[in-house]
Amino acid sequence: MDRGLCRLVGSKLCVYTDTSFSDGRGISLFTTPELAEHALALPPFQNPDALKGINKASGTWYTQEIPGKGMGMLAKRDLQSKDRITAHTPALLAYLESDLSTTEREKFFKLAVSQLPEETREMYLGLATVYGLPQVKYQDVVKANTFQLDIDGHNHLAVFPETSRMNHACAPNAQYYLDPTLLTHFVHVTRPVKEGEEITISYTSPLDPTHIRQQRLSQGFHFTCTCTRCIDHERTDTVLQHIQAMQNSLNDWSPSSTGSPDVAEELLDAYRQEGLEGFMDIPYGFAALAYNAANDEGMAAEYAERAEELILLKDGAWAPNLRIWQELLRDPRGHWSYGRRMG
Ligand SMILES: C[S@@+](CC[C@H](N)C(=O)[O-])C[C@H]1O[C@@H](n2cnc3c(N)ncnc32)[C@H](O)[C@@H]1O
Repeated sequence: MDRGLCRLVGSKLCVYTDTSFSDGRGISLFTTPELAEHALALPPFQNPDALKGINKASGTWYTQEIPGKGMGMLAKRDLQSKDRITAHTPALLAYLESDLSTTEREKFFKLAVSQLPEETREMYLGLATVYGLPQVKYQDVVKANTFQLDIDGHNHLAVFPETSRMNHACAPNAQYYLDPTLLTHFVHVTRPVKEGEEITISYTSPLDPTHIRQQRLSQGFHFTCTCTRCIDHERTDTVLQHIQAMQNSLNDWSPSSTGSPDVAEELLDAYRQEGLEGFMDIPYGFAALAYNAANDEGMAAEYAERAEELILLKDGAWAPNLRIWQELLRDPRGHWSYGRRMG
């Protein structure tokens, strides 16, 4: 970290740039001195091997103009579920504040980006914007491409230039998570993808009703989604209501509950038919419990394993809900759900 590049912002926030970070990719942080110190103590700054395999070309994708969507990311070859697509650190990490004026914030974002190595800076400046106004270009890139990354319990806006080329779909074929210890954004495919097919993630919950998804995409990213789930919104919303009803029934542990392995299998089918493979930790979990409640510990373990696998792709290895399925897998018969619906 080149302390010579530190500039004080008021009394609270600083711009820090490390041009040698990750073999010269570089990284800029706009944050408090304390949080910058915390980030500096993380493995990517301390151990040269921590980012092994990260920020490397995976050979799985290329970018291309997609009609009506700007640039997009496409599969370079056929991909299997769980294949890794990208793993990258951010070019810019900025403390999520609302105290600065737009003009002040722009000045510091510009400083942070201009201090990056040329290749990384050019990638940042080539990214999509929402408003297209040159006077707020640096914030505009953040607006169109931001993810949130936690540093010591504080939300930071993070721009990952390569990953930013992934467009949104309400039935995405990829899922992402952020690793706050490695400061890395990981993306994996969640169903088979054909060579030349677009790789997509969801910018909003695909389980929300269509008008809510549309509202979030339009307010957050200024586009109208034209995927089949949005076009066919009446059918989609009816399926979503049915999904909710099945989940309510599986979640009901009273003696009159209609939850059963059959309902769980129907729920799994509904997720698959909607193209929601990347969100199936929920129905896999319900299926694990429903089978265990029917004394079928074999099927319960199979679904608990699938729930675990998907949580790893969707939330990462530290996700608190991983423990729920690990607990069931350790001892299905000793689990609270075992035999619970056997009367
Ligand atoms: C993170 S960028 C994705 C890559 C972008 N298309 C590009 O050219 O770099 C987000 C922007 O892409 C566009 N976009 C993403 N998904 C879209 C979709 N499903 N339909 C239309 N535009 C989309 C919107 O303009 C959005 O603000």
